[in-house]
Amino acid sequence: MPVLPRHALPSAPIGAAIGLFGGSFDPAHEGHVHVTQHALRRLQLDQIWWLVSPQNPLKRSGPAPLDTRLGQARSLMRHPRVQVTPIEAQLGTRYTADTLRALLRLYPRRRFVWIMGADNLAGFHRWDNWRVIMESLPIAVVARPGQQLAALSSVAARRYMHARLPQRAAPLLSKARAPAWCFLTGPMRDISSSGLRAKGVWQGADNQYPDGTGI
Ligand SMILES: Nc1ncnc2c1ncn2[C@@H]1O[C@H](COP(=O)(O)OP(=O)(O)OP(=O)(O)O)[C@@H](O)[C@H]1O
Ligand SMILES: O=C(O)c1ccc[n+]([C@@H]2O[C@H](COP(=O)([O-])O)[C@@H](O)[C@H]2O)c1
Repeated sequence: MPVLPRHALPSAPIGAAIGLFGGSFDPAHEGHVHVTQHALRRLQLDQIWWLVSPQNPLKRSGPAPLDTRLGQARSLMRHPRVQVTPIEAQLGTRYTADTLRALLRLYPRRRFVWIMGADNLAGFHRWDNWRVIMESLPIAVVARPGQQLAALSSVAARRYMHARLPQRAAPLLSKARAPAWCFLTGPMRDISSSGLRAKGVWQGADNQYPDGTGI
């Protein structure tokens, strides 16, 4: 996997609260947009960076090419405070723990929050160094249809039950000392990339939604 140049890494002022939203985005969809808007508002973040991952280390099949996914994600997610980035390709990292270690070193005195959907919390204990991640930065988990029980009874949720903040503390999450996490409920979007791929509306290489959006 090629390492992209680092000169175009995003910039953020000292003290900024930045949400990191990692994903395959194969393709990006309204669920991702919803999570992003919800997290921006509820967590009172200055920015959110989408980390379009070169390859999820737990997924066997390869996604569509990174450039293809980046282009489609950028055409969908347009917001002045959101940047869609290939940061992991720029850093040469694949595991989230490695990515976060690099970002925390490259961007001192910023406040990072990891953002993920409830399905990711359910399987979080399978991620490389997941406890290190939990202890490195606050985490916001956004509700996803049908995933609440699996998420809240997961190994990670039980192990870090003591570090769960109530939803009313969400605006303070970025200032909290890790481990700290918050489960954000509210309106949900029942949509997934795999569902879109199964419907055949995303083939990666000739990527087009039926309405013509895409790249
Ligand atoms: N509809 C949704 N509601 C809440 N979170 C979501 C939703 N869709 C995706 N996410 C979250 O976005 C992040 C990136 O997800 P990803 O790009 O794998 O999309 P996906 O729809 O889950 O894909 P797939 O169906 O292929 O697993 C993950 O943290 C995932 O939990
Ligand atoms: O580091 C790991 O072991 C790890 C295992 C599974 C998923 N992740 C990350 O989780 C994020 C969501 O992945 P995905 O494929 O569900 O969109 C993305 O940033 C992946 O790199 C990370």
